[in-house]
Amino acid sequence: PAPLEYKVKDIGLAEWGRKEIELAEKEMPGLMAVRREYARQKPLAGQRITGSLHMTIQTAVLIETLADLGADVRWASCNIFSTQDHAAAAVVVGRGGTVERPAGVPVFAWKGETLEEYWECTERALDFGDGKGPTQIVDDGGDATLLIHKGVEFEKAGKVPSPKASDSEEYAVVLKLLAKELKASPGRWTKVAKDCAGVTEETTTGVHRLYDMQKAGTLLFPAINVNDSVTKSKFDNLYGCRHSLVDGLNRATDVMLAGKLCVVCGYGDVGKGCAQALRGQGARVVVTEIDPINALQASMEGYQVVRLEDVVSQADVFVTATGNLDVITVEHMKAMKDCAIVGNIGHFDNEIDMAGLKKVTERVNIKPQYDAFVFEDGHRVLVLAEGRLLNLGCATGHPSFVMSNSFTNQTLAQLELATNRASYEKKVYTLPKHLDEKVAALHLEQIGARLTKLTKKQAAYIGVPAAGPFKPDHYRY
Ligand SMILES: NC(=O)C1=CN([C@@H]2O[C@H](COP(=O)(O)OP(=O)(O)OC[C@H]3O[C@@H](n4cnc5c(N)ncnc54)[C@H](O)[C@@H]3O)[C@@H](O)[C@H]2O)C=CC1
Ligand SMILES: Nc1ncnc2c1ncn2[C@@H]1O[C@H](CO)C(=O)[C@H]1O
Repeated sequence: PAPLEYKVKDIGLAEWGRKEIELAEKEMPGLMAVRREYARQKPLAGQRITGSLHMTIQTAVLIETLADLGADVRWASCNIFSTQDHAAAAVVVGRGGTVERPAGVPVFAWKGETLEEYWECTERALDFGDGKGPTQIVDDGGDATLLIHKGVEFEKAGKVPSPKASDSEEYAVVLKLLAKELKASPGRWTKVAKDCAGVTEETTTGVHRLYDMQKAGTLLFPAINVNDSVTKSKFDNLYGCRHSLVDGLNRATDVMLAGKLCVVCGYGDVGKGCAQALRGQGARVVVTEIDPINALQASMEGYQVVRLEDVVSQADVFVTATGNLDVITVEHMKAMKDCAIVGNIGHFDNEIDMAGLKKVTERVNIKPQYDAFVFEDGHRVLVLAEGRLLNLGCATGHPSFVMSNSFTNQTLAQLELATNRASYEKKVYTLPKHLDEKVAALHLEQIGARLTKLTKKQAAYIGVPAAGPFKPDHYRY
C-alpha cells in the first residue's frame, strides 16, 4: 500500500504517546464500552471521517475508536497550540505500525502551527484522495465546516473575494487558501459538501455557528449538536474546565492564586467550573455577566457580580469564558496593574483584543504560550497562549475521564449519521435522552457509583419508564 500521508512534529514520539494512550483508555470506560459493543459489526465501515478537534491523548482514543468501528479517518487539530505531539505521532504509527512504516491514521497537526499551516492541515484532513472528501465530520468550533461552506459559496460566485481591511488575519488566510483551491480544483468543495452526510459538533461556539447557518438556511448538511448532550456540556464544560483552567494557569505562570482577586468573565457552564476552581485555590473570585439569570446564579454561589470596569485596575487574574468577542479590550488592559495575568478559556481568541494589544505594546516572550505585553508606561500584561484557549495551549486540556463522556457522545452521534442517515435533514439535532443516560451509565462503575432501581410503582408514580428516560426533555439538570 502507498505510504501513509501525515504531517506531525516528530514521529519518534510515538512510543511515548502510545504509553499515555494506553493509560488514557483505562480512564475512558465509555469509549471502551462502545468499542466492545460495536467493533465486531464495523458499523462505520465505508465512512470517511474527517476530524477537526484538538489532537490530544484523549482525542487519540476517540480516533482509534472510530477506526475500530470501521471508519477511514483523517485528522487535524482545531487550534494552533492544542496538539500534543506525542499523541499525534502515536496515532500516525498506530497500534500495529512502526516509525519506519506507520500504519495508523493520517494526522496533520503539531503544537505551534502558523495560521497558514493550520488551514493547510485542515484542508489535508478533508482530502481522502481521488477527489473524495469526508462522508462525515467531527468538528470542534466549526472550522472544517466553515472551510467547506465558504468553498461552496465562492465556487458558486466563481471567485474568491480579496480580504477587506476589517477581516481578521485568520480570515485572510482562509481566503488565500480557497483562492488557490478554486484555481487548482474548481468544484471540489461543492462535491465535498454533496458527499458529506453530516457533522457532529463538539463545542458551544461551534454550535452557535451551526444554529446561525440553520437560521440563514445555508447549512449544506445535517448537524448533530454534541455540546448540548447533558453528559457533554454539564460535565466537560463544567468539571473539565474546573480541572484544566488551574492546570493551564499553573503551568504557564506558577502564580500563587490564593488571596488574589480573580475575574471570571461569563458564568455559563465553563465560567461556573472556572470560578469554582479559582475559589478552591483560595482566590477572591468575582464574575462578570450579561445575563441576569447567570448573574443571579453567581450571586447565589457567593460571587460578587461586577462590571469589568469596576475591578480592572485592582484584579490580578482575568479569565474570559463567554464565547463572545471583545470582552477584554485594549482600554481594559491599559488600565490593568503591572503583571496582571490575562487568559481565555473560550473556544476562539477573539474574547481578548489581541490584535489591538499588539499594536500598542512591545511583546516579550517568556516561554512558549506565555508573553508579557509591555505598555509605554512600562506596565506589563501577562497573556497566556496569545489569547487562545489556555487549558489546551498551556496545559493538556481536560483529563480523560470527562472527555470519555464527551467522546462517547461524539461516537454515538457519528453512528447516528452513519446508520440513520435518511432521518436527518439539513438542520441541527441533539441526541435523544436515552443515549445521554446511556453515556452517564457507562461511567458510573469506574467511580464506584451504584444506581438505585425504580420499582414499577415508583416509576408509575413519577410517570417515567422504570428503565428511563428518567427526565422530560425540558428538565434542566
Ligand atoms: N477550553 C475548553 O476546554 C472549553 C471551551 N469551551 C468554550 O467556552 C466558551 C463558553 O462555553 P459555555 O460556558 O458552554 O457557554 P455558555 O453560553 O454556557 O456561557 C457563556 C456565558 O457568557 C455570558 N456572556 C456572553 N457575553 C458576555 C460578555 N460580554 N460579558 C460577560 N458575560 C458574557 C453568557 O451570558 C453566558 O452565560 C465557548 O466558546 C465554548 O466553545 C467549552 C467547553 C470547553
Ligand atoms: N483534552 C482534550 N482533548 C480534546 N478536546 C478537549 C480536551 N479538553 C477540552 N477539549 C474540548 O475543547 C473544546 C473547546 O474547543 C471543548 O468543548 C472540549 O470538549
